Amino acid sequence: MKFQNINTFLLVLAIISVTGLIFLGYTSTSVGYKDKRFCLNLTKEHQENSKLQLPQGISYKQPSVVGPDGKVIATTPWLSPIVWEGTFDPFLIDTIYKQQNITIATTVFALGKYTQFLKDFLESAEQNYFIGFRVHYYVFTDQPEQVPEVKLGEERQLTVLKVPSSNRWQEITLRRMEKLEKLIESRLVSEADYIFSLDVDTKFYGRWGSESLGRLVGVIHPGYYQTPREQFPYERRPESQAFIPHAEGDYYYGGAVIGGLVKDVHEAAKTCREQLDIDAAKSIEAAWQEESHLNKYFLYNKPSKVLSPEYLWQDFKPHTNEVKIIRFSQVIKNYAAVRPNP
Ligand SMILES: CC(=O)N[C@H]1[C@@H](OP(=O)(O)OP(=O)(O)OC[C@H]2O[C@@H](n3ccc(=O)[nH]c3=O)[C@H](O)[C@@H]2O)O[C@H](CO)[C@H](O)[C@@H]1O
Ligand SMILES: [Mn+2]
Repeated sequence: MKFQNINTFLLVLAIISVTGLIFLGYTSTSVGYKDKRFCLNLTKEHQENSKLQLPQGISYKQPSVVGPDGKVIATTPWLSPIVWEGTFDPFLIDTIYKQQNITIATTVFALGKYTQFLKDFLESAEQNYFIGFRVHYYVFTDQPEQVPEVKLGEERQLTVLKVPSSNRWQEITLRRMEKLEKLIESRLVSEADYIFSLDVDTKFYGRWGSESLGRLVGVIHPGYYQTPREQFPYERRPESQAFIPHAEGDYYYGGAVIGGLVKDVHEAAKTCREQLDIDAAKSIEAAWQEESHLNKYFLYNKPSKVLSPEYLWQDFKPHTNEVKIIRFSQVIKNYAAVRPNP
């Protein structure tokens, strides 16, 4: 009887313990599950907002820009959009971005004879570039008196910033990174949300709007979108900080366009400037100056949005089937006549 009582007691105790353990197990797994979901949410958000970094030396297939069927490809293999006509609704996307009340800073450099390109650049931008948005142009020049009077639309303004002249075009173009870095630090952190830095020897021929906005934005150079990457004009000397081995590369990005959130463009410009400085200290100048360093940066820090060659064409280049609309294009220039040196 006594034993029986003890047995019953032990049995009840055992049942209570097992139930308790099951309950604990259940609650802890459910807590664990919730935690995991929480982590999952965090990770997703984190991924969307954070850098898309790739370690060096990873091998993978070169992504295509145009498929074997001749159709354009609208995503990168790391799932960033490649912006082509037909992949977005201009009205819808502008309406969404207009809610955000954003300012788009746009830097452009016009030194020496390149001031002659400002008029067409600005006038065509006023017809096509971020129409209906707050745009602030920052014109860097060595001759402020040469900046033309262009009638700007509502909520659009222009600031002229004087910089020293240079007698080497290579120096002018590569120094843009440092100027961009410093302008962001001194002003743009508080004056803008997004920034684009654009070549001035260009014209807008079609809409360039909020579809181009993203955390970090690059443009596919019109001259190389069907070129095997081993033939890209990347910097190939290992001594340069811009060096990219033949087996690596996604796209050949044009130096004429760099854009994105102020913070992310700052990081890109600062890194390129630092790499340019290291090269300069060793008396090395990359094959295509800051464009080479930008290509290296974009290879290991993937853009979150890639603009198709619609956003960077060349006037002398014949139209092709895949490019349905030319939005921004390099004008034909007589290099010997406009550059300070060969
Ligand atoms: C289409 C494209 O991707 N172009 C790139 C390409 O050649 P580009 O032939 O387009 O270079 P470029 O002569 O247009 O120079 C780039 C920019 O620097 C400025 N500038 C240049 C010279 C001068 O005397 N005054 C002046 O203001 C101006 O803003 C010009 O748009 O390679 C350059 C670096 O080598 C830049 O990366 C360019 O962006
Ligand atoms: Mn140019």
